[in-house]
Amino acid sequence: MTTPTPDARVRVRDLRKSYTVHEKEPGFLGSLRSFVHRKSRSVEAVKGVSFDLAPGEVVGFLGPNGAGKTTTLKMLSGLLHPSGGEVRVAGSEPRRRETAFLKNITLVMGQKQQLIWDLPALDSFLVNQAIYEIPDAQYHATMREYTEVLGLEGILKKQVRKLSLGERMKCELAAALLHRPRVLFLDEPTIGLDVNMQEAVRTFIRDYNARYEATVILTSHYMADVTALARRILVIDQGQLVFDGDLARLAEQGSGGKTVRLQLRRPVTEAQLARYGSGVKVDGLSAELTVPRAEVSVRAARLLSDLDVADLTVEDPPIETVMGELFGGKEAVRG
Ligand SMILES: Nc1ncnc2c1ncn2[C@@H]1O[C@H](COP(=O)(O)OP(=O)(O)OP(=O)(O)O)[C@@H](O)[C@H]1O
Repeated sequence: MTTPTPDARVRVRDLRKSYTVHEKEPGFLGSLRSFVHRKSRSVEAVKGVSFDLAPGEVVGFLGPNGAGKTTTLKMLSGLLHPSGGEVRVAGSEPRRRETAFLKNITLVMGQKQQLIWDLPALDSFLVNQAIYEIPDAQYHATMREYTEVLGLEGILKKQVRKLSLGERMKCELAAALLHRPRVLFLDEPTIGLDVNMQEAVRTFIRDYNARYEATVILTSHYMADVTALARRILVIDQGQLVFDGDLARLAEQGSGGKTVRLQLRRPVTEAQLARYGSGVKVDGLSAELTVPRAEVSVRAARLLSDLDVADLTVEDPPIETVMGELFGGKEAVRG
């Protein structure tokens, strides 16, 4: 049972969504057969999800492919009607798509573009200014701010189709946040971007969150996005929430133990280190290995007394390792 947060900006209770999928056998005969006997089945994509998000909270929404992340975000932004349950976002019911609600939210899907392809991004911005009824003074102030933070100078007047993926994504973000929404649904906002551009997008989201106390739900296959932005993590698997808590606590759920990193003064072999733990990697005078959680202090003490160690650190395993463990063989997240 989720305890209600009195000032929740996003409130989700027992949210459900089933899709009806029509099935057809392959080939012409298959088409003919399905024309006469239409076979369909129901896919339960989201099966009773509940959580509250406070103003200014940033959560990472993780799960393997097909877990129900996009379906949930689409219901929260009012693009899909839930099959059951309750959703309130900034005091509105998303499915009604009321103006007050639309002015409070934004949905950014890294795989879909919202800018008009054949026109310069600036034209799409003006369209958004009109749609969201943004006063001129606020529009110009926001444009100045975003142009500087995102480095949009010189690209706003280029046809969108001629922009690089990174340039386009920066414009997409600026357009999606032009009306200064208080709730951001970000579905893979950094997908396909190079490392520098991913970092630029992260910094922008972090600053926006701090400046406007925006609530952010973020899905990403890049763990660096999640670890840089979110302290709280929601994990969904097969349509159900299987974890809601601290990023640090999620790391502790991994059964694999802790990662011990060593800086050595004299070289050691992998075979020598294998006596102290598993997953040994040696690279010159640096080494790392995994030791069982309960044994960390004993094994660290042994390493320090047996070897010529210059530095030793103990860390939780990378979050992608934990997700891999949580989801077994299923593809969960890429690092
Ligand atoms: N329009 C649709 N019609 C039928 N089934 C759908 C539809 N959209 C999604 N599904 C199914 O619902 C389930 C959840 O899909 P969803 O896209 O929400 O997952 P996801 O967690 O966002 O996955 P990914 O990480 O791969 O984007 C999947 O089994 C998917 O096949």
